[in-house]
Amino acid sequence: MAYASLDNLKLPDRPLHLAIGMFDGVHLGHQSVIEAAVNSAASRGGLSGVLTFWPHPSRLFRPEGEATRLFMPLNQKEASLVAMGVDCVITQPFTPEFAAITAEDFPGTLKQKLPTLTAIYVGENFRYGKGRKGTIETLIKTCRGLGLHVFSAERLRVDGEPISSTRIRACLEAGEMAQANALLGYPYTSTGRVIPGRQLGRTLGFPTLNLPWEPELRPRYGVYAVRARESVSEKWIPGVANYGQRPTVEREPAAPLLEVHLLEPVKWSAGTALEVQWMHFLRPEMKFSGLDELKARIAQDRDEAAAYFRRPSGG
Ligand SMILES: Cc1cc2nc3c(=O)[nH]c(=O)nc-3n(C[C@H](O)[C@H](O)[C@H](O)COP(=O)(O)O)c2cc1C
Ligand SMILES: Nc1ncnc2c1ncn2[C@@H]1O[C@H](COP(=O)(O)OP(=O)(O)OP(=O)(O)O)[C@@H](O)[C@H]1O
Repeated sequence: MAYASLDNLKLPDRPLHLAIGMFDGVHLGHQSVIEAAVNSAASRGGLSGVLTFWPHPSRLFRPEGEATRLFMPLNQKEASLVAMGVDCVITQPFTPEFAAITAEDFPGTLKQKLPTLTAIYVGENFRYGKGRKGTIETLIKTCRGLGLHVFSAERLRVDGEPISSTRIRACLEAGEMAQANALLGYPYTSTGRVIPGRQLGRTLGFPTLNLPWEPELRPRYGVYAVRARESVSEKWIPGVANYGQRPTVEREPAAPLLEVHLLEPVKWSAGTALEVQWMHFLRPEMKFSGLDELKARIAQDRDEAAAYFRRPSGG
């Protein structure tokens, strides 16, 4: 179940185990918080929930252009949470009124809007309330008075540094896809419906499935080894994809597209619901002086992607 706000909710009458946070990307650290809520709810006959927000709080406080850009679209975040076994996902609009709730009042406000609330799940670095004044210590203290349990997950690290959405954003912008995937705990994924291309790829000898992909924060434009599947089926097909604005063939800066050339024949076409996992960065997108040069380079990209998938750890 997905709900668009904390107001006027009608949840099943079972004790609610609620994880709270932005959860952009649902990375390994987020997963440990959410799994704790899901597992406790399951073992105690309760209901698991996630309270998340939209847009990012920094949209309210930072000047236009300097707000945090999210790399996971909201519908994808909701779908990932449901796939993890979360019973209800509440996406609270992050309005000035909501931001004005003080740390002192926040747990009480939650308990009032969610009368079945029994336990709150966060990470040890959780901050909340007006001015982000609330800490895990203040949360535990206030919740004790309200009869609410607080579970605080230890901060997970990779290579000695904490995992965070901020760290993953930096990897995506730099094209460090293998590292982004290690922090996420799963491959960075694009989903959507294939749109018709200009059929130029076919003339080039490299037909592509074109997926519009415009998250607030975009991965580095370039060529990647990817794998794709029709969302309904299970089998992953290896491929090579360009993400960017195609400066060789577009005169004006175009909307970014993920163009996937699969290494095995498929019958998919415009309208197909596609899921694409980004595995490995091969090179930046470039402006070639002509189609022959582009074609030769795509052939090289295809061979490099095929070699990637032949490696014992590839695919
Ligand atoms: C593996 C691969 C690499 C590509 N690299 C570039 C590139 O570096 N620069 C560029 O302008 N276009 C690049 N393209 C995009 C092609 O220009 C585009 O796929 C072609 O124009 C076909 O467009 P269509 O799908 O509209 O027919 C690449 C495409 C693929 C499949
Ligand atoms: N590495 C981690 N280990 C365990 N819990 C975490 C980790 N990172 C975040 N959390 C917890 O997950 C919830 C959501 O956190 P949030 O989305 O603000 O995290 P973040 O990844 O640090 O994001 P950002 O880098 O944008 O600040 C919070 O309760 C937070 O404490």
